[in-house]
Amino acid sequence: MLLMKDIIRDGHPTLRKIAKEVPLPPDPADIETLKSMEEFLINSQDPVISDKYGLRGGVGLAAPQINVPKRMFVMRLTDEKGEEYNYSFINPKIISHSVEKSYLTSGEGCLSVDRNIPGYVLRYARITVKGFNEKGEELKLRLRGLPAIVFQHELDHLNGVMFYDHINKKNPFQLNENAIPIE
Ligand SMILES: OCN(O)CCCc1ccccc1
Ligand code: NI
Repeated sequence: MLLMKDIIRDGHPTLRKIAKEVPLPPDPADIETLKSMEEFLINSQDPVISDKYGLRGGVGLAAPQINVPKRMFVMRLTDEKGEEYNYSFINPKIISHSVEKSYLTSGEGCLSVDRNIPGYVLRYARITVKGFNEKGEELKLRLRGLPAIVFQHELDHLNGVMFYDHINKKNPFQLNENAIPIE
């Protein structure tokens, strides 16, 4: 099972690389990797297991974070309406997006960043995304709210971008007028 020691931290070169497209259909090793990442998220959200193994809770995990520079990530969360977003994405893409932006009022964090970095991370409020799941089936989703934020945070990892790259250095809490706050 994946542990925190398997997650590379800020400063490791792989976090700044462009991850490579995954050949389809995915080979068994890639499917195995995705399954282990999904299991990590499940464990990290389990009060007993996360405590026993010292896992930081996560709603997403990208392959570069376990030093696998491949274009795949897993997200696992429930939104404010109780809607579940449990997806594994291979070769994910944003195919269209709103002009409007949104942000988490709590700011963002990252399993690969061991310090709090205050500030708002402005992201597209609504996105249409596509990718393939571990069976090689094409997925096309429209996301908004927290799922849209998490998708963009994970996609950034595939392009060597960290959440704090988006924070305004001079005024970390700067907003443009029509940004939508997400509590
Ligand atoms: O890359 C995922 N990981 O670092 C876990 C944190 C995920 C995450 C946290 C805040 C906002 C969006 C996504
Ligand atoms: Ni992250």
